[in-house]
Amino acid sequence: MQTYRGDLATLRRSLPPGPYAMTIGNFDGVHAGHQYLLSQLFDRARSLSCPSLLLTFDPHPLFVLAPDSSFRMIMSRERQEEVLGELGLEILVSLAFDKALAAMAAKDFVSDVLRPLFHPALILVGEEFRFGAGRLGTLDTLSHELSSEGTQVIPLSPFMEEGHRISSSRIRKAVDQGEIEQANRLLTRPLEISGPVVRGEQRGRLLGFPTLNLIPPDHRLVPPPGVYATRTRVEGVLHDSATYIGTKPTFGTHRPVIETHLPGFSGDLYGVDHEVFFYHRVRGERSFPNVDALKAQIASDIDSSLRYLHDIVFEGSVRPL
Ligand SMILES: Cc1cc2nc3c(=O)[nH]c(=O)nc-3n(C[C@H](O)[C@H](O)[C@H](O)COP(=O)(O)O)c2cc1C
Ligand SMILES: Nc1ncnc2c1ncn2[C@@H]1O[C@H](COP(=O)(O)OP(=O)(O)O)[C@@H](O)[C@H]1O
Repeated sequence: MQTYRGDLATLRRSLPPGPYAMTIGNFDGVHAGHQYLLSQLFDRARSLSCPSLLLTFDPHPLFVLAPDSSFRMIMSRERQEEVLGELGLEILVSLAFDKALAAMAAKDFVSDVLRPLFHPALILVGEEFRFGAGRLGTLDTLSHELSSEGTQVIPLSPFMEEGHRISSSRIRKAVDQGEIEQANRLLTRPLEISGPVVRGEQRGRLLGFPTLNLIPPDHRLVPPPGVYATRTRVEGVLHDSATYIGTKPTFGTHRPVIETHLPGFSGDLYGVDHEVFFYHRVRGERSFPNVDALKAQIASDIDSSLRYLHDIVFEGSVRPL
């Protein structure tokens, strides 16, 4: 996959002129619905002998249009790019999104951006697709403005699961409710959060359960406080693990952390990158009256997590990793 990123001027210089078979959107999570749309796009791109292209925006338009909202991304940009490449997308275009682009009328977006930059042979988007200032542009706008180019504008009806549309907001809601299995099923892969191991208060090893501490990335969707059955990749090895998310109320107020214990592992991992894959919520966060009570609970949490991971069944298309 080739990635082109930047503002309009940069893309005008760098992106080969097309024509392309394209889609447009944020594709946060690259969930089952996105994957269905992409597979349709790839089929059509092949029959038109055009490269498949996804036009996406960075940052996510909501960060520009509603900067005060508590909107959180399901997936990091880096991981999104990897997954899109693995699925077979040929060209990813990440257009810098700013207030000027947000204010562009739908018609102008077609005539100044879509037509000259991509010469689209085909645009495939969900039937509810809206674009341009005030979200006033529709599929009809696309068809009308691009009719002279002979562009095929194709609406796709939403991909359903259990009678409901699969959507990024449905996945966010499932995660917020601790329904990790449901989120993973819609994503077709485990929810993941990664980052470097940072130093904590060095208390974990005294408790007998050292933990890899991860600072939650800004604007990222994080499951609610509690304990989770997870798998953790560190230095290329995947470990079954137990992860605590919270503010450690037993020890006073702390800023939220994501802490993972790898049973049976020993070694120094400060500064090393690690990826935590979430499978199941074991329990909620609690404050314990003393350290012994917390230790007993952590031992039982680790047991529950390992048992869950051992019994995990291959469900639908959720890869157990
Ligand atoms: C599986 C697991 C469950 C935990 N559950 C709780 C909890 O419910 N309440 C709490 O205050 N701390 C909980 N902890 C966090 C410990 O308080 C934390 O690991 C310890 O304070 C070490 O902190 P440090 O990494 O800064 O040294 C849990 C830790 C683990 C590994
Ligand atoms: N089994 C293990 N699981 C997690 N971390 C471990 C393990 N064994 C050793 N470590 C190391 O111990 C560190 C955590 O120890 P801990 O006392 O909890 O310190 P901190 O408060 O800095 O997290 C980790 O960052 C890692 O380098």
